[in-house]
Amino acid sequence: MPPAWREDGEGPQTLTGLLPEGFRDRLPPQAEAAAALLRTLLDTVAARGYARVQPPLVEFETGLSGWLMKPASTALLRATDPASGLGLALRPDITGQIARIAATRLADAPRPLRLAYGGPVLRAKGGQLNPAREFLQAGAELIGSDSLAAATEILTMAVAALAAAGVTDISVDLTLPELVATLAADRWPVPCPLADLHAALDAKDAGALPALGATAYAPLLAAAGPAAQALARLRALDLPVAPQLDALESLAAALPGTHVTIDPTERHGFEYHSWLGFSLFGRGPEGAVRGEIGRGGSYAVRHSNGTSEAAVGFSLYVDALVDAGLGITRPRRLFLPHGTPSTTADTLRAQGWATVAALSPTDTPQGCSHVWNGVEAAAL
Ligand SMILES: N[C@@H](Cc1c[nH]c[nH+]1)C(=O)O
Repeated sequence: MPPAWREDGEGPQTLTGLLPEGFRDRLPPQAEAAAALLRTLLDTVAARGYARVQPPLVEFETGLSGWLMKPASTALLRATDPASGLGLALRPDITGQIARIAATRLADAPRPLRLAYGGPVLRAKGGQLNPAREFLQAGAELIGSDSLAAATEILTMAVAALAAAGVTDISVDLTLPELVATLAADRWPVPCPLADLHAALDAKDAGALPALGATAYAPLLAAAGPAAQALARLRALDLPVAPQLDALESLAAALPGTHVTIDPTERHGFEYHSWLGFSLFGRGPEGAVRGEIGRGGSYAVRHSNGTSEAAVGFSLYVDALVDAGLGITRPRRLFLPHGTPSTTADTLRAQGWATVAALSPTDTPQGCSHVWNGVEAAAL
């Protein structure tokens, strides 16, 4: 490897292996696990008619969230385009880009439009629990409807994709991202700014509600829990969202074998979502997947003619699955001793073997599961 040279020609730079905080290399076998899991998740959605699109990693900021009816709040990692001098942003989420595609290049495509995607997203800041700033996102968006049928298709597909990836003990937390704003606008007006009420509820801080003049909201915090119990408590409050509660009940019923909870005021990560939001959790071979594996819900796509279009979708976070030990397979690699004819190697690869050819007579079969003995593949 040639050394890296300083631009002033003074000699090699000091090289370190350091990466910026929140970024990492994936090595074998985790890098292969990530690729395999992405394939499995996208195969599940492809099997249900979702066609893959591939938006760019970088675009103008407006293209990243301007096509969603409500703004997303994620801090953006930015760059300047040396070619044009214009400001660029790295995508923090692919859903906004799908909204752009649906509203522009595929505006005339028949609805409902079913699109799938997989690729990295980047954030300016890591989270408190997880400092990572780069994530591999895989997802699906159904554009043209946010009906119960559409939401059921999306949510059951997300759960099926996780099951196909080997996730066990899958659980779903359902939320109504617009509930608090709906109630504040009508049934339970508050003297404080809506943002303060949201902050108290997001922090599950019932103690802060009296000072905000918002004690009416305390039962919503207390209602959170397993779906049947939460629905009973919410229905007892006689809220003006009976159809949404019925929809949550149907969604829970569409997921037999999945633990479903309802947290009616949860809005964290659901800034652009409308009537429905959901978070997904589960376990891998190395224990519970840390934090959420994925998230989704309903939202609206903005069109340039001023109209909007309902949509529903989900994104899954492949790194969370890899970190929980999913997708790892023991490599089946066949060592070919020095001098093995290349035609033999071709035949073995055609039979499905990954081959590792010795470069010299002293090479050893490191990293291989089998050795070619001239007749057959012998297990190591
Ligand atoms: N992209 C959102 C989830 C989502 C997909 N579609 C709708 N919502 C997220 O990662 O939080």
